[in-house]
Amino acid sequence: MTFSPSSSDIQAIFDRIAPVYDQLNDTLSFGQHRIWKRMAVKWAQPQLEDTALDLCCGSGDLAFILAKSIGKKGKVIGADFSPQQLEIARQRHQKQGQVYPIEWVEADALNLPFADNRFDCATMGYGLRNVTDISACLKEVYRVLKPGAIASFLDFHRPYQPLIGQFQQWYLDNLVVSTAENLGLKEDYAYINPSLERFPQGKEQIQLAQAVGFTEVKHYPIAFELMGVLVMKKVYS
Ligand SMILES: C/C(=C\Cc1cc(O)c2ccccc2c1O)CCC[C@H](C)CCC[C@H](C)CCCC(C)C
Ligand SMILES: C[S@@+](CC[C@H](N)C(=O)[O-])C[C@H]1O[C@@H](n2cnc3c(N)ncnc32)[C@H](O)[C@@H]1O
Repeated sequence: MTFSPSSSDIQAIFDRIAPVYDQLNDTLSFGQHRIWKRMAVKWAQPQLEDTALDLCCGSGDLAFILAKSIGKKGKVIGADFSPQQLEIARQRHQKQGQVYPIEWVEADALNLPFADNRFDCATMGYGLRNVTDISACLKEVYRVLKPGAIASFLDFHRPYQPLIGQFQQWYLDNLVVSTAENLGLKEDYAYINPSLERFPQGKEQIQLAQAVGFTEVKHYPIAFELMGVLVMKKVYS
């Protein structure tokens, strides 16, 4: 049976796990995911007073990192189609005193409610592997970026080295899923593995980005090649 969850299946997963998502990410990655996210934001090269988009923002981790780089005169939009994830993001923003201007928008990454050429930079953390149409998502991101803007997308992929791939599979099956099972979320976290099976590795991600118009595209494997950052520059309008 082929693995192809619908958009509403995926939205339901992230709605369900929203209350424990941040804590589980910290526990399951020993806090390392914060480093990986900071690397992804750095590669987007946010500047002071930029208008930035964090797509598939979830509970807002990358949006908060972006906001600190762009400052109080900039603007960050965090967009996600999970109402429960956005609720967590809003609560965190309130708890921080809403120091930085971040707007939380419920939106589908495959049909963004933003004008062409709007954003100076964009990030996406662990989102591209979860959308149902990667090319359509890349096309939308290309459309809303200004010429000269950079998008930086962080996600897992199947490592090229078989041993590291076996470690990733073991870690997901034995640590991630069993930890989630204790919280009644076994199926939701078990979804990660098959999502990796259908997700392209770096070389193909580059080709998909070039196919929608990005001309300067690089993919940087990180964390022992367990994941990577796809960095794309929109040169022409
Ligand atoms: C922030 C992280 C994962 C985000 C994430 C992405 C998804 O697609 C999900 C789908 C369904 C449920 C949850 C998620 C989800 O949380 C990375 C940290 C959490 C990871 C689940 C931990 C796994 C990390 C590597 C496989 C192994 C790292 C080992 C290293 C020694 C720390
Ligand atoms: C693994 S979470 C990542 C959250 C956050 N970027 C982070 O790094 O922690 C994936 C997010 O993508 C969102 N998502 C998946 N498909 C989407 C789509 N088509 N449109 C908008 N959001 C989507 C989910 O709701 C979820 O919040």
